[in-house]
Amino acid sequence: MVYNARWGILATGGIAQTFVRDLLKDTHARGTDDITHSVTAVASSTSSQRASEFIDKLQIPGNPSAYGSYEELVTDPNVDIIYVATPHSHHYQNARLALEVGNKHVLCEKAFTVNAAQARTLVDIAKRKGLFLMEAVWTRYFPLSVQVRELIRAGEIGEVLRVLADNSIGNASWDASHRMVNLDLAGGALLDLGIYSLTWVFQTLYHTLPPSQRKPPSSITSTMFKYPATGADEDTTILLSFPTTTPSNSLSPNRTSHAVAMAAFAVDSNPDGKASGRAAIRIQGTKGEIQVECPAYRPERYRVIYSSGEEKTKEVECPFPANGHGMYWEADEVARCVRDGRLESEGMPWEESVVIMEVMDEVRRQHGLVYPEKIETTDYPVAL
Ligand SMILES: NC(=O)C1=CN([C@@H]2O[C@H](COP(=O)(O)OP(=O)(O)OC[C@H]3O[C@@H](n4cnc5c(N)ncnc54)[C@H](OP(=O)(O)O)[C@@H]3O)[C@@H](O)[C@H]2O)C=CC1
Ligand SMILES: O=C1OC[C@@H](O)[C@H](O)[C@H]1O
Repeated sequence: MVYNARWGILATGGIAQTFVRDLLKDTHARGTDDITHSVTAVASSTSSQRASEFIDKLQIPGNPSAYGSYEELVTDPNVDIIYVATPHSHHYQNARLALEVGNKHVLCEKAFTVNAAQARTLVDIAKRKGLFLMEAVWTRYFPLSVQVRELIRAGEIGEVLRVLADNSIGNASWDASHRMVNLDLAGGALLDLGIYSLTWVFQTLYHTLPPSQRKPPSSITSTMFKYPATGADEDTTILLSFPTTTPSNSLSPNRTSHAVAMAAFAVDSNPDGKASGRAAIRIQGTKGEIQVECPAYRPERYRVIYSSGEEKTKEVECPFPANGHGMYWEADEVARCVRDGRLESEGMPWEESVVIMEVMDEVRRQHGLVYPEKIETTDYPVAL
């Protein structure tokens, strides 16, 4: 039987539009036959008129409800899953509203929360209430990411000893009030862009291990430059050590694998915008290397280069069906989890979201980067 997931969209900004466009794509175009999606309600904190305009602009079928408050959305009985698409600062309060007041399943945009304490609190609530909760790290659900993880697990490039991951966008001319650099909205490169670099580090050096063998990084060091107008981080580079991915074959029992996760506004991973050939991610093993092309958040191609020189380099293209953005794969995963009564997704487990938030907490601690108390707090409800 086909399961229809009924979504409520919380906020009407840029990514909410992109997500809904993907939800409305024909599922069959990507080979999804067991799931359909419908948008049954949209809410804007600005006005119900803004929600109506969003519905009209995207031509959402089925006459969805348009609300002028998030409270009305989360208590709508025709909604199963809330998609939280507000700035980072608001994720904790908004996701908690959906879980606690609305008893709704939640897909919450990245970065999951502002800090690990908030992430742990949300997880505890979801667990206690038997509700699904996931950080919307869409890139993990691309067929490309699934293939790369499988190649690593299968030992295709041997023991992975080093990962270099860069997600830098070449735009540092934000107005001080913009969510990208505004401390009141938990702006900055680390939470906005660095989450993708860390995603690549974690999905290659951590997630590829069986859950019982996953260990948080044994060391975290970092450098940071702050955006002069606001003090948010503009350029952050993190150096991490992990236990090796295949300990049984390890070159030496105490060996560590190293990773560099970079995120910057002012420089660009791909300065002339020509993706082909430009590696955003380099996953280096004892038998070869996997290079994933720019941009780190939405790569379309990767290659496997073998050290022996005997095997020819494999070039792999992973297009986005139906001219989509690629957010539909995570939406399908959420729908399947909800249908099957699973509270978390194997691809982005709660524990891993929390460990990654802990890394970001540590990086911020190293550079005294603190957001306003009202958005760092685990108190609820707090008016933002
Ligand atoms: N997965 C991905 O590829 C991407 C994810 N993102 C993530 O999505 C989230 C939103 O980003 P984006 O859509 O670009 O942001 P926008 O600024 O375009 O939209 C954010 C929306 O949040 C709502 N909002 C509520 N309170 C506030 C407030 N105080 N200030 C600003 N907006 C507020 C508004 O909607 P309303 O008035 O309707 O309530 C606003 O339109 C972020 O967490 C970001 O990291 C962003 C881009 C890409
Ligand atoms: O999630 C994102 O991916 C694309 C980036 O351009 C954007 O800033 C970020 O929020």
